[in-house]
Amino acid sequence: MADLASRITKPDGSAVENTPVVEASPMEASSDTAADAAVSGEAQFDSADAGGPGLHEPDYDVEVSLSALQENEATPFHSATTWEDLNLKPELLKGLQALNFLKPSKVQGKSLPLMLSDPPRNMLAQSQSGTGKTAAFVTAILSRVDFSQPDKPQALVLAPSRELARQIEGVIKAIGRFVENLAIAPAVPGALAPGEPVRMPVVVGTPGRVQDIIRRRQLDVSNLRVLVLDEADNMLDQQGLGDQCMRVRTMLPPEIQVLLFSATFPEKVLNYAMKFAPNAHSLKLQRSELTVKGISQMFIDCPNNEEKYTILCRLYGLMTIGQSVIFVKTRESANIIEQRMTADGHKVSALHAAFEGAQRDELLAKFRSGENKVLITTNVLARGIDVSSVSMVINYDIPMKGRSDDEPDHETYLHRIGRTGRFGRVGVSISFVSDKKSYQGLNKIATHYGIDLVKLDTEDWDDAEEKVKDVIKKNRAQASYAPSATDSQKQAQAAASTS
Ligand SMILES: Nc1ncnc2c1ncn2[C@@H]1O[C@H](COP(=O)(O)OP(=O)(O)OP(=O)(O)O)[C@@H](O)[C@H]1O
Repeated sequence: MADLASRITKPDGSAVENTPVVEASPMEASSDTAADAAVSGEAQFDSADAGGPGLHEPDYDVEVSLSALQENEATPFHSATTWEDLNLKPELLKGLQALNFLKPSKVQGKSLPLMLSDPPRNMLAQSQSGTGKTAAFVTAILSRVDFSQPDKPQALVLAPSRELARQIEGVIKAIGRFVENLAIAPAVPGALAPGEPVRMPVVVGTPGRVQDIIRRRQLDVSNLRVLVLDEADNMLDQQGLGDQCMRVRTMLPPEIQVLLFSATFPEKVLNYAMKFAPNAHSLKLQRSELTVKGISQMFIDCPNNEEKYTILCRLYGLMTIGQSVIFVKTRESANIIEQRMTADGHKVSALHAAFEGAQRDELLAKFRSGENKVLITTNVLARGIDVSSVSMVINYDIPMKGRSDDEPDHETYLHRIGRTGRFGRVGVSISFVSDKKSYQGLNKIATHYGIDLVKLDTEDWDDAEEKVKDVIKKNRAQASYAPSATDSQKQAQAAASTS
């Protein structure tokens, strides 16, 4: 096995020394996993690569960077086509313009013509985190639905968490704001009146709740023509939400167009995905293309568990320059860290699947608005959540999977760090290792993706702080180049608070 040190470089490119590790600490308890979600019936999900196109240059020019990225064919933000080339309805073009989406990204430019071709064909689309997959499938849905029949449900989107479903609802409202008769049913626990028929043209929800409303005949599926699975690899993973999604699928018209989207499609899910969406057009990425260039991936070697907490608190000042997400393994540790940090005078909040729905909506709304800057969470928020001012992600616990949590969870690592570095922005991820298991886990993840992790030396705290601050400041400076993101976040927030 390759050694972590072989994957670790200093920012100047030189190698760093390997560091000693201590023995594994005892396992922790209840995590928010897809399996939890399936059992409860409620979806709970919840390199220092300086090679980016100018993103890491000291004299970084924020104003030109997004358009420069979109000009550069090598980036996922470039598209050979314009929105106008895609033959979209005028009201959708207006919606995209209003969001200041000047040009399609690569996944948008490539997937839309395929999704809109006639006769409709299934699609599997993979693209890095934060590259605009949501707008791609939302634009396809809004193109396909016949809004002159507004009381017939025609499109169904499934997402693994209530937060992601609400966010997608917000994006549909934002892109579709000029569409007459636009209405969306949020099929998440607590959002729909019990027993009341769902008569909106678009339905967005979590698989458990959607299965429920179909079984209770609240949702008439006979006119559904498009089914989207966001985070499809997670949704089709048979150890998690796969069963629920398959049950929903069997209740839908057999000829429905199926669209599968994710940043990751591991081999073991891919075959199953192709059966779920037969004869699909497919846009795939190589493993080496999966990491987002703008995210500086770092790690800290913590002597033990208690030091992890001390180091976390030392990072608090940096966390609050922008916004930060701290990922931990279990709900219990999220609660404990929140309580300890609060007692130590830091303003943080915890969000996980043990909270009740309305409280989850409120906590995320406060984070989106910037009222809360530091969020401690579990894998429930690892996927899809889009808050462009998140400049730092901390993997307090390295994501693991397998029967006894002994294998690193490569996909979850990628999705977690992808909460920063949205649509060409820069961001930092810092992973904590504190024992043999976490050290080896991170090592395997780095090898898997070919990541050059930068080690932050806590012996020289000023230097470590400078390295992180450098990136975060750039993220803050980029706020001006993604006004659209702010808009769609406000929409998402509005969606969550109105229904
Ligand atoms: N064409 C565009 N021009 C400018 N901004 C865009 C464009 N398309 C999407 N965005 C913005 O990019 C951000 C990321 O988009 P989105 O959430 O769809 O990414 P994603 O690929 O679904 O990410 P993830 O894999 O994390 O789910 C959003 O804030 C969105 O508003």
